[in-house]
This record gives sequence, C-alpha cells and structure tokens, in this order.
Amino acid sequence: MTTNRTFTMIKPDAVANGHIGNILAMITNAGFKIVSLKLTQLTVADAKAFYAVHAERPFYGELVKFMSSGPIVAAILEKENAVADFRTLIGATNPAEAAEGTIRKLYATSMGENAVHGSDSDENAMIESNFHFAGREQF
Ligand SMILES: Nc1ncnc2c1ncn2[C@@H]1O[C@@H]2COP(=O)(O)O[C@H]2[C@H]1O
Repeated sequence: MTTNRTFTMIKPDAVANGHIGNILAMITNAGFKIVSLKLTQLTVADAKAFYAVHAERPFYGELVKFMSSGPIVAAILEKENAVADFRTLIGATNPAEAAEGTIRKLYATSMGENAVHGSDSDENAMIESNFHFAGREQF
C-alpha cells in the first residue's frame, strides 16, 4: 500500500549554513505538502537507533556523530508518489553525482554532510515518521 507520504530531515550542515528556508521553499514549490514539521536535535542514542540499519557500515560512527551534532528539521511530506519523487528532488547521496537543480547539488558538501535525508520506501517512511512525530503531530 502506498501512503503518498515520505519523511525528511534537513541535516545539521544545512541548518547550520542557514538553508532551512530555501530548502523548505524547494520542497513546497515541487508540490509537497508539509503535514508535520519541527526543529529538533537527535541525541547520540536517537541517531544510533534511527540509523541502526547502517550499524555494520564503516561510516556508522561518523554518521551518528554528525547527525547528533546540531539541530535538524524533521518533516513529513505528502504528495502522490512521495518517496520516489522526493528522492528525485534531493538527488544522489553523493553530491558529486547529484543532478543539477537538486537540493543536494545546491546545498550538500560531502557524502556524509549531504544536507537532507529522504526515506527509501513507504515502509521506512512510516517507521521514520513515527520515530520523530507523535500521532497528534501528523496532520
Ligand atoms: N560512504 C559513506 N560515507 C559517509 N557517509 C555515508 C556514506 N554512505 C552513506 N553515508 C551517509 O549515510 C546516510 C544514510 O542516510 P541518508 O541516505 O540520509 O544519507 C546517507 C549519507 O549521509
């Protein structure tokens, strides 16, 4: 079943660099409706849990440290075909490979500090949304 929803985070690099407004504008201009939104910060334990699927990867420690290093913006977005269309809007994980006009092409600085997260499946979108937002915060 498709939920037509995806989950995103504007990561600590993009928040620190002052890109929240521009990134949210790109998201809404691309036709996504924001149905949950908050500025928050992950603890180390939160980041470990959120990225548990990557626990065996060599970059896991670096990823957890970075993602808990400062505030992030968490959001749930709604649009037909949300997961796939949002991944198109953000571009490739490695900004060197991201297409022109994508969020990562514009705002990411490296593979690790890549400005935004986007869920990779409907199932993960739901898990990640519920990790960050209570039911009463999901409109
Ligand atoms: N080779 C890598 N080196 C460092 N970070 C990585 C590497 N591969 C993936 N990542 C990070 O791991 C993150 C997993 O979630 P994201 O897709 O949001 O973004 C990914 C990257 O920021």
